Amino acid sequence: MLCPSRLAKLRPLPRPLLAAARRRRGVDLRCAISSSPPPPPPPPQVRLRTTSSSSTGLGMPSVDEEECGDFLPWLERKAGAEVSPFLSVGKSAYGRSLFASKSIRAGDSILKVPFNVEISPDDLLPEIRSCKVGNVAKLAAVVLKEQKMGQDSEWAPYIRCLPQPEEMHSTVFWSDEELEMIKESSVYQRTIDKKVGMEREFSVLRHALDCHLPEVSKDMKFEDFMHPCALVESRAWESSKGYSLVPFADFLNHDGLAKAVLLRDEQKQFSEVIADHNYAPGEQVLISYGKLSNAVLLLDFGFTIPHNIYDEVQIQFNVPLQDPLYEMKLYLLQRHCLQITRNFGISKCPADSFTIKEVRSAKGKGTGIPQSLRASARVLSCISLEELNDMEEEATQNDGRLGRRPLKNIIREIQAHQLLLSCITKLIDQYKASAKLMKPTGCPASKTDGIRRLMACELLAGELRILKSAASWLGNYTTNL
Ligand SMILES: C[S@@+](CC[C@H](N)C(=O)[O-])C[C@H]1O[C@@H](n2cnc3c(N)ncnc32)[C@H](O)[C@@H]1O
Repeated sequence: MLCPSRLAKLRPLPRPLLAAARRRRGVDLRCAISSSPPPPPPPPQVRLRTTSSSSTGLGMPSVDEEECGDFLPWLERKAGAEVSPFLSVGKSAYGRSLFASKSIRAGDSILKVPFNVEISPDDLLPEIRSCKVGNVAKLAAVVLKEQKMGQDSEWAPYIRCLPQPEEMHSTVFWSDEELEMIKESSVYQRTIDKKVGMEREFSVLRHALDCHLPEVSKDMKFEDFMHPCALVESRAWESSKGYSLVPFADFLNHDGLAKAVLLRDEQKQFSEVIADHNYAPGEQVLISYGKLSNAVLLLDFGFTIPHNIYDEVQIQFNVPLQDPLYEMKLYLLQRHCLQITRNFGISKCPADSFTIKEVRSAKGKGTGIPQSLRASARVLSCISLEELNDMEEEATQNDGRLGRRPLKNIIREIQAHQLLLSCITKLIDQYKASAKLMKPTGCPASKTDGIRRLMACELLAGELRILKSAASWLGNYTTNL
């Protein structure tokens, strides 16, 4: 889901729907941007995959006449105002996109979509709106209703332009075999959990639709519900109404390095985007959906970015059941609010997990490895009650936080970090084994197969990079102590 900045930002759900647009505060963003020189282009290693010169270069993209030719005039009629003098809808390798139809300068307001043309759960019957399902399911129910109405829907010109299920790659659409490719990543379990949640919401909603909108629920299968859910997750913004679809703005694709976001002005009742740099006619205009890792992008939006600087890995690190000090360690860790469970070892389950980010310098500080994880390792490395008591006493005498300082016993400090290192090394081996299995053995079976393989590779490569950076830092730390 996307988070707009109030003025608002695109998450497909933190856990992104598009994060809500930012609200305009005292400073006028346009002035702020236009008074400073345009930012430099992103460094090549983190640029988004470019597709064809027509999608990102100067060559004018073909206007998407087939399904969307009538869309913008229809939207402007409905809005009663011009939505954008600068942008046109076209196609790129990222699906539908917005392109500069003339020169754009940093600071230009490139689109303004009034709230009155947003689609929100307010468009549902109160009996369905009050259903005990989440905001995604509620908005999905609106989309489902409009899809069922076909040409009779007042939103038909918009609904027609939305991607079809076969064009979507969020992992909820992946087969079991495809999911196997990413079983090392937390995305695997999160996909399973998400599908279970969707199924639960489907049955609740279905019951309400059967009662109040039987023409919508007639012959409805779970797959019919997954599609609008995935649409909402990958293109709705947080709003005062829960989540809202912002037609036209939701054709903007993501660049993790872009500064432009969707802004929401609750007072003036419109969403707006302000260009963060100059665009030549024909260039694809991109915004940021947020600082999102490939795990989030894949789960919620169905794409990945090569070398995503926001990548991270979730790991679990628990007290082994066979540890003679199991109860005491568990007690201490829980008492000091460190994440810990009663299971052994590491897993990819997001519950009770630690998030590791890239450690940028093997020699510098280990930023990227959470202090809480190192603290847990220190507790786990203790081999006597006395050591544990000393650690707790030290915490009490200082800021109350357990295991946050290096252990006075250097051997034990090394052992603690070696313990962590051995867990991470084990994960690295598992990732490498998975990556080896995925080596392409020839032409992909289909376009979808090729796309998903590439996404799986980019996800695992990113997470492996993070794990390696952590291992390298831990190796250095233990060597240099
Ligand atoms: C908010 S919509 C953007 C419009 C969309 N391309 C369409 O066809 O309607 C988000 C979706 O666009 C695609 N997308 C956005 N940014 C992308 C990127 N950098 N790389 C690949 N796909 C991207 C993904 O399919 C994502 O779920």
